[in-house]
Amino acid sequence: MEMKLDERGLSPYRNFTRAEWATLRADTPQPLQPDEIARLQGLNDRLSLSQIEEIYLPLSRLLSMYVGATQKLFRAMQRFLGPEEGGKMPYIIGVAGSVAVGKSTTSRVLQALLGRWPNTPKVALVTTDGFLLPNAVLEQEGLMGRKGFPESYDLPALLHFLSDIKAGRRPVRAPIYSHFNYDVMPNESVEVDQPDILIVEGLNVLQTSRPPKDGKGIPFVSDFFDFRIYIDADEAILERWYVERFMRLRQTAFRDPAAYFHRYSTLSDSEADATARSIWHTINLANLRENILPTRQRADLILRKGGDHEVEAVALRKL
Ligand SMILES: Nc1ncnc2c1ncn2[C@@H]1O[C@H](COP(=O)(O)OP(=O)(O)O)[C@@H](O)[C@H]1O
Ligand SMILES: CC(C)(COP(=O)(O)O)[C@@H](O)C(=O)NCCC(=O)O
Repeated sequence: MEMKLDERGLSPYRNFTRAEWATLRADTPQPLQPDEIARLQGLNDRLSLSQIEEIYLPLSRLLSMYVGATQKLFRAMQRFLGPEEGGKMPYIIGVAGSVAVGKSTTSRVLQALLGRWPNTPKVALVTTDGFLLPNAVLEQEGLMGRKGFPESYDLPALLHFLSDIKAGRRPVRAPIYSHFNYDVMPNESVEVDQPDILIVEGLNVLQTSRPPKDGKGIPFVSDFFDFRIYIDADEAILERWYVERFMRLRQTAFRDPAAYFHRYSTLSDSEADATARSIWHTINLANLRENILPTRQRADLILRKGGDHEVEAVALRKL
């Protein structure tokens, strides 16, 4: 994993092999039952118990310590400002990385593990696809082939949402995206009601905003984050995972005539493979190279995955 800033080793990261990282679990117990692990798995069943124990338990221990320290600081500030300053400020964790790298799987594992710590029982999860512009707008603006690119999101709505959460407002609602409909759901939303931790997962969460037209600075999404995670894997591996997931969806969800991509279920295997690779190359790989990978160095923690989805190395930003 090459994360060094320069040849003199002035890297902002401390690098760990999987084995080194695993020892940092200390005596954290494994709190999940096998049926809970099964429920956490995404579309396939490859999430291993060793990955949970060696990668995610140490990470949940670290995050629990960080959250505890932040909660103490917040209480100190409340004491300083006086009794009127009530409210609760959720700790926000951003999870970034390519399409198909495993953001939603990782986020769900973290959600389950972090919810077991006494100081953070309530952990909410929001994905940024809910903040994509509706297909009708994307079509009008010629952006249907740019889904996931910065211009395909309603960035002000996402910033507004995060600002409401950080201000301790309750409840706050986030829009929902449906992969089945390939569109945002106009009349549906998810309620986020003052969680202890909010995990925000998406391609774009570490991106810096486009330069403001009026010269006034607008915040970055990640300004609202207390901790930033980037999940990393080589392009060829990501392409394989994307194609595998596409082929599985074709056998399952896309079979439903109501699915936006129902037509893919009627393609031959080789036609479907070619279609998946074409979408990967023209949209998701282009987006990875242009807009996602360049944000990796803004992460506090980088999880580097190998071809079998196992995290092989971890890099932690030194404070
Ligand atoms: N840790 C993991 N172990 C095994 N399979 C995984 C793991 N993480 C993701 N996957 C699989 O890889 C694919 C992409 O994962 P997903 O979490 O949906 O990615 P993303 O949210 O980044 O698009 C899915 O098919 C999922 O089941
Ligand atoms: C919906 C996505 C943009 C991911 O959005 P995110 O939750 O990361 O904001 C992506 O999964 C997607 O659909 N990309 C468009 C190309 C494709 O169909 O794969």
